[in-house]
This record gives sequence, C-alpha cells and structure tokens, in this order.
Amino acid sequence: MNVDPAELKKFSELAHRWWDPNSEFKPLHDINPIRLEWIERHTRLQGKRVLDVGCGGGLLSEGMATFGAKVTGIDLAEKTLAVAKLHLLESGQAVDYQLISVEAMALQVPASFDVVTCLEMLEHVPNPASVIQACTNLVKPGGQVFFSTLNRNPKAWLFAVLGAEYALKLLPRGTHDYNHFIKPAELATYCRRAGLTVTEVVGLNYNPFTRRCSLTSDTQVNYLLRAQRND
Ligand SMILES: C[S@@+](CC[C@H](N)C(=O)[O-])C[C@H]1O[C@@H](n2cnc3c(N)ncnc32)[C@H](O)[C@@H]1O
Repeated sequence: MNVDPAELKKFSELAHRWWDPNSEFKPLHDINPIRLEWIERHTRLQGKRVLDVGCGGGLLSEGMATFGAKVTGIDLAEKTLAVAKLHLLESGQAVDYQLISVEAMALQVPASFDVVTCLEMLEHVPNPASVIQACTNLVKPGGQVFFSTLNRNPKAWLFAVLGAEYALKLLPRGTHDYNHFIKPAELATYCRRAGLTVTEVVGLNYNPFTRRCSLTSDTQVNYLLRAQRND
C-alpha cells in the first residue's frame, strides 16, 4: 500500500490535539480559512459531492460542509479519524469519514465526486503520483481537484523544516521530510500524466508571528494547485 506507517503513527499520536488552535496544528488552523475561501470561490460548494483525501481531524472537511457540500473524508490514521468523527458531535456538521486508501476508493467508486481536495498530504506519502492518479479517477470528468504541498528548495527547507520545527518549534521535529517536498513543475507533470489540466498554481504566504496568511505569486515555500479532469 502507498503509505508510510511512521507518518500515520506521527499523526495518530497527536490526534487528540487536532482541534486545539494553539497546538501543533496551529498552522493548519491559521491557513484553513484562506484555502477554504479559495476552494469555495472556484467551485461554489453548495450541494457538491466532495472528497477530502488525507482529511486528518477534519478541519477542511468540516469547513467545506459548512458551505453546504456533501463531504466524504478519508484518511488512514485511525485515531485521527476517530477525533474527526467525535468533533462532528460538537460542531453539528455532517461528514462521512472513512478509513480507506484513496487508491482503493478509486477502484470502488470511480468518477463519483464533483470536487476532490488533497491538501498537505502528498508530502507524507511514498508515491504521490499514485495519489494524484487516484484523485483524478475519483473526480467526474470536468470536475476539479485541489492540491497543496511544500516546494523543494533551500528556502522551503529553511522555513518549513529549520524555522518551523527547530527555531520556532511550531511543529514537532521530523514532521516534514525535505526529500518528499514537491516542486510545482513536478506536481504539474504528475497531474498532466494523470489526465488533469492544471488551471492555477498559487503560493501561500504564512506568517507564524502574526498568524496571518495570504495567497501570493511566490510559490517558493507553500503552494496550492488547482486542476480540472479532462473529459
Ligand atoms: C498534515 S495532515 C493534513 C490534514 C488535512 N488534509 C489538512 O490539510 O487539514 C496529513 C494527513 O495525511 C494523512 N495521511 C498520511 N499518509 C496517508 C495515506 N497514505 N493515505 C491517507 N492519508 C494519509 C495523515 O494521517 C494526516 O491526517
């Protein structure tokens, strides 16, 4: 299976802290509104069938549900999914959470979603191209797929590894493996090979001191990519 057990263990051990906005998941809480708005702007989520791949504790899944989407969230970290399900009791939102790999789901229910999101997940799997292919197979022809990940260059290493994990201690050490970071051109190539047309690549600027973030043309550290499945 396309999974790194050490990665799942890492996320499972921290699962109980997922919804604490001042925990190791603070950066995800801080960037969630802007990425959610970006997805909403390009899809109009109301009534759409959406799959959130590597959904974790459900920050994005629940956010999309508040916009009226019918969301399915999948992840392979069991404890994380348990936290996601538990949080629904508190929020009153409805999300269908499932413990299944994206590749297995693509075999079961191909071409069934209007929108597929896969944010901050590709850099945690051994074979990102396989995830991208499965996401493509799961979205309907003409539907949109959204990815986000970390670029691979010295600046990204400085900010995402040295800065975030060692200097600021925003994230636990070992959260990110630099070798798994993906250059935008590589991600675009994976997308094209899978049968997607890339429609936008945009940078995400995050200031951990002010906790502010914005979309930017600078894709050197965090970036988002939007693509449409070819008919
Ligand atoms: C950094 S978190 C991102 C969570 C969520 N997508 C977000 O952006 O708020 C990465 C997530 O990917 C999940 N993950 C890692 N490898 C996976 C795999 N092979 N299949 C499904 N999920 C995986 C982890 O369990 C974790 O929940």
